[in-house]
Amino acid sequence: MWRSLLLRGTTCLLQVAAPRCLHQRHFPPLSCVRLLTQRLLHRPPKLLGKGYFLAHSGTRAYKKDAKSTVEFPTSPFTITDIKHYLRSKEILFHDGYSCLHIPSIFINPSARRDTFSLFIDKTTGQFLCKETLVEGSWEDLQDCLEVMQKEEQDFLSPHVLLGYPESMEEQEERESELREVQRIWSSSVPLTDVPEEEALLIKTMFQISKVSNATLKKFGVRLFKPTKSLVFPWFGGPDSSLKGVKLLSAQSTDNNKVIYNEATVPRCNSYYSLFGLPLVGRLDSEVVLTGSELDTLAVSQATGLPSVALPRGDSCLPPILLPYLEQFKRVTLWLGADIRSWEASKIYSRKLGLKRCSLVRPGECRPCPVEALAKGKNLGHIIKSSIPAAHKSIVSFKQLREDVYGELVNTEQVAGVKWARFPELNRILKGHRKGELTVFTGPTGSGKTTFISEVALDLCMQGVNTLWGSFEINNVRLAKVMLTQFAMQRLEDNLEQYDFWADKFEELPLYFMTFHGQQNIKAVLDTMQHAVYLYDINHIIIDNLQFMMGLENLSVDKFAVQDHIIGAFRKFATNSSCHVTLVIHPRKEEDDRELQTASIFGSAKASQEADNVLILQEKKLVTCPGRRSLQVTKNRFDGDVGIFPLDFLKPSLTFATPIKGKHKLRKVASKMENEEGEGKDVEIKKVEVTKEKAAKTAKTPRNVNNSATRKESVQK
Ligand SMILES: Nc1ncnc2c1ncn2[C@@H]1O[C@H](COP(=O)(O)OP(=O)(O)OP(=O)(O)O)[C@@H](O)[C@H]1O
Repeated sequence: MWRSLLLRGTTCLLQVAAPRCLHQRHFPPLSCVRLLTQRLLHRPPKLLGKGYFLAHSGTRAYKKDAKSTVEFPTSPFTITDIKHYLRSKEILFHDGYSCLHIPSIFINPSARRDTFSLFIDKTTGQFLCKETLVEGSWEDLQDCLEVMQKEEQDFLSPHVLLGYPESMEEQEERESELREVQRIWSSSVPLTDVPEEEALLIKTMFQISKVSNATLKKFGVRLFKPTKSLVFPWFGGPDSSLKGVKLLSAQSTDNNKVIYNEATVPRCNSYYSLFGLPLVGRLDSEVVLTGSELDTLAVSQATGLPSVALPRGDSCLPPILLPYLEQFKRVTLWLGADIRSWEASKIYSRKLGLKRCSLVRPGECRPCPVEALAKGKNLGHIIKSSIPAAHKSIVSFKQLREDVYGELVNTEQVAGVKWARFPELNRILKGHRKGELTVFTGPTGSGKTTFISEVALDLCMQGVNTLWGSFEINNVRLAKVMLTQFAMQRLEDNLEQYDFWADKFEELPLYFMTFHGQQNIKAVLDTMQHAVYLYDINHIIIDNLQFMMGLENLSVDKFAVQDHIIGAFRKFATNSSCHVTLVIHPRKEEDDRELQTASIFGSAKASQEADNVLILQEKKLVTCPGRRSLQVTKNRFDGDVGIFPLDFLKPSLTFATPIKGKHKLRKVASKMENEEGEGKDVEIKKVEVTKEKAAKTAKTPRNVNNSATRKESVQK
């Protein structure tokens, strides 16, 4: 059911940056495949709304067409439909773990090296020919098959598709990236060629002293001397050419821990390397999937087992990599040593097919592979004792025992990701956890979108894969707010900095649904499900429920409809291990009354289903915007509730907790400039210092001195 649901929502997502079609760099964008096939077939495009075409084809025009609103496809398909279609065309297929395998239609049958080299993702219908690297949607594939049949051909040459070049800009970008890859690769040296003393230092720095030169050589690890970074190559494609590089640097901290930093060329959202893959034999049936290149070195050396590393560790498993893992009957996931990697391995095993997966549970005696090697542990034994991912619906405490222990010893990690900008939220909620439902409300126009945007951005900047469903304001406006919050300044006044911040912003794992206004809940849920599958989304924000439902126009029982939808989101959050934040307007309250949990529009269902209830409180003032506070009225995790004040910084659209004591009413003297010696004129006034004023003061040290002088003089 999970799969059939996913098959539907393919077209309603935008990423903040256009994910580039990596595999088919030498081929046209998929829209061109469709154009070609449609042209050949002389028939009008099916299913194509304006935006659908772009989004469906996967990628390239997003940057320029960020505003495109994409309609939900009208004819969703299931895996049964795909199989039925293939049978109707008399195409043989092999039913794999995550994909169906068919003979590639892009290779002359007489030249096929592998009989079943075209993979169709069972969940999305997306296809990839591993030999030619042509990829596309299920519809693209259908079109190609129709063309072949109509023209009575055995295969389609991928070169025919080359008639549709990339844009100049894309071509230049691709070429400059490739030059950069080559430059880094050629100016780095094999780590094994580095003089022994220097190599030892490097190995110590990266904590890989036990990794042998033979292993480093086998995997082609190099050293980029200018930054003392290790260089891991990405070889791919039919010619196993160098497609990219990952640079890893290491820095030791005071407490003897090592912090690793990595950078990739091309950038991470199009870096699809499975490090170690070229060393896997065609007949290998077992693999250990790790979260880092160093871990793969360790596993390979210690066990001799085939091992590959995911390009972005435990943050995502892009489905485009699944065809490369189809050959394995057994996949052991050993992604790291913390709760986050453990949770990720459980989620990935669903994509890979539960039955063939087993998971290494993190624990004291099971650190990450490279650490296990350094500590002289038996890695083979750890892998053998991994636990099957497929679990029964009924379990005993014996099976839960280790999970419970894990939660007890890792309380900080279990509490979730901490906010960097909202320490008070950490204090009350402890963190942001997967699988929870947060309901957020606040008076109309009080800043709900602005606040929740920053809260979500904060998490996204820490690697929480985020999907926005903004039904009220369009994505361009929302992205503008977020970019301003990201840059923490008014970019309108600093346009020369736009590209700098936009480039950094593009790197965030941030996606937007292209819905706007009233939407069918099923379409929204399908899209969410699809996004979770494609991008391993951990946090979805629905802003806001009333707009999504189009409540104004509802003639039936609004409350019943809302309850049904809230129930569906609750179920989704739990089943998909994805945090859902629902913005819900309050019912109409008297202006001067504070909101409460019961003020949330609708029945009590919202607050009952929610794990967390957050209220943006606004204290109404007649002359200026009222002061805002954030109140947590429900916290299912540990029950702590509370309220804290928020200061709004208009230029950066950010909120901050005021520095302690700053909000207290303070006595200052007026006419301070000439107060000395004129004590009789001194008049005592109450002044509330705003954050903006405080910020200005902080910027001009002279003022600070002045205020100090003032204080002194008042005290005198
Ligand atoms: N604390 C604040 N003080 C003053 N202005 C604010 C504050 N927070 C947000 N704003 C501004 O108020 C406007 C409305 O903000 P926003 O759209 O976030 O409110 P909202 O509560 O989501 O609105 P709605 O009820 O229509 O959904 C924006 O221009 C925003 O910059």
